[in-house]
Amino acid sequence: MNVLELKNITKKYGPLVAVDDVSLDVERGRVISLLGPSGCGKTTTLRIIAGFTSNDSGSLKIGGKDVSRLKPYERNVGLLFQDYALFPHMTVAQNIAYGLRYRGTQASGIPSRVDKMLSLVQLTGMERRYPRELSGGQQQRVALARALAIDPQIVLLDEPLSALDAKLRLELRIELKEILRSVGATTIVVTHDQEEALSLSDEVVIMHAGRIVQRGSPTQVYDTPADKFVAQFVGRSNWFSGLRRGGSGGVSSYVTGEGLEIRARSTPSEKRDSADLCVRPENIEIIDGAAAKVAEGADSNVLAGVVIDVAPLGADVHVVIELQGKVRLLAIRKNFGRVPELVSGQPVVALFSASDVLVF
Ligand SMILES: Nc1ncnc2c1ncn2[C@@H]1O[C@H](COP(=O)(O)OP(=O)(O)OP(=O)(O)O)[C@@H](O)[C@H]1O
Repeated sequence: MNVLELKNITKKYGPLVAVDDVSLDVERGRVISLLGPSGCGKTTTLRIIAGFTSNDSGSLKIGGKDVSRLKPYERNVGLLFQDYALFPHMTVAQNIAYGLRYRGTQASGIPSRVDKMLSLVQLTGMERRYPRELSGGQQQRVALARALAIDPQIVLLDEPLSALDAKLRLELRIELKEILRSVGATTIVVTHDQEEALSLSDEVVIMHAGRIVQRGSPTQVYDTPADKFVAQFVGRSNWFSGLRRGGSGGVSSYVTGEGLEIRARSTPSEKRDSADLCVRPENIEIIDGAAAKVAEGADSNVLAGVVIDVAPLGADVHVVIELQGKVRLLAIRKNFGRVPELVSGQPVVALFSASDVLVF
């Protein structure tokens, strides 16, 4: 059953179309992220669902009921919004109980519900503290407890972890995921952080200029992006522009303006002579040029180059190589600790399969 149904939602600010004909159904218990560049309409969509912003057209149902005319507090929605901070003059317990009181929950039932929420976010014993007596991570957990306390039909999270430092953010991300799964909360998350969106969610909705351009599992949007925009936006990528020169056995051959030949297995949906070609950095293998005896099969790309930069980033090593003195490629290899280190100026060969080249 769909807990949330958006149909043809549009919101304009003067001539600007902030949300453009967005339709979105969300099943019970799913965690969905809205992802896209700044200004693409993510927050406006979330605010329309919450009831803070009214839509110009389209319909909005929560739990099968049209809620367009209901106030935010009448919508049975749990909110963790940036501009909806904890109440500083209330204790942790009072903050968590706030929504329950507001909704007329029987007073006798409130303490046990608050205890349950405190235990869920692992803050038992802190009920009498004030927000200023808590760390940033603890404050976010109280805010989550407050959002979940009312047993909402849908939970809306706006940049839930953005105020935290990188390490805490990662820890709390895992905790947040576990909590949302354990209570089976149907959730919509807006975040700028791609990794956060991809790791938290069952599905990702990619928005561009007010519209939904792709919806799919994190793996789908990364491995089979619907268009060039999604391919460029999600993850890192290297790009070539080429003219099709023929091909055989399901492999097309393209020649770039720099004279590089790139082979690709997939073909653009419309038959065109020119195409944009994308290869992900982790699919590029780098081999020491001096030692390279690479057999160039019809199914592979073997391109000679020179290392320009090597950045060891802990688990991964980012290597930039230059091909033909013009085109730069980023390759990401795992740091296994035993591969010989690459150095700037070293001649190398970049190797990637034709089936790893996306064609647009
Ligand atoms: N109250 C408002 N008045 C006028 N324009 C607005 C208003 N709110 C949002 N907009 C505009 O609508 C567009 C979508 O904004 P929105 O905040 O939804 O984008 P976003 O994808 O959440 O961006 P960000 O990632 O930067 O938060 C933007 O161009 C923004 O400037």
